[in-house]
Amino acid sequence: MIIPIASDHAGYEAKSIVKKILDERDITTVDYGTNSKDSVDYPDFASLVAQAVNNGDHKLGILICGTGQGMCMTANKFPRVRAALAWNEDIARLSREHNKANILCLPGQFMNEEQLKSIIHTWLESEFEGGRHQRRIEKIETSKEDN
Ligand SMILES: O=C(CO)[C@H](O)[C@H](O)[C@H](O)COP(=O)(O)O
Repeated sequence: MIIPIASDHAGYEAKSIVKKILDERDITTVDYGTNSKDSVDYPDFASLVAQAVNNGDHKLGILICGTGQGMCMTANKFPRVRAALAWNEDIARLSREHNKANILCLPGQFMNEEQLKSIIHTWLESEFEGGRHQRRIEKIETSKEDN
């Protein structure tokens, strides 16, 4: 399996840990940056992973910024992306089981290695339950603003 990942400056350190965690699971990462702690704009990096998932190049992706929020907001602009911000195992599990999340967004500044590991393992091992949740995720795609 190959997983594209990206972070901004605030998620840079956590990204290195995430790469190690994925490597230990024999998962190859495609690292879209950023490559240092120099200040950058998170949408520039979120878009690269979101695009790769949106166009079907990759099934799953991982994005990290300080809070995870900006990465998640940007990724969810892409129509076939369901990005979920997860800060504990239950949220991570439910984002797969109920929401079929295809991008995991992590708050790098608020996670230690153990937390990152447990969230990532849980997210990767959880499966979409389908059923009533299938109907709901279809409605996400067709939802639009009333004109
Ligand atoms: O969490 C973030 C966006 O959701 C970013 O990673 C930044 O930490 C946050 O926007 C703060 O930006 P700063 O330039 O590092 O102060």
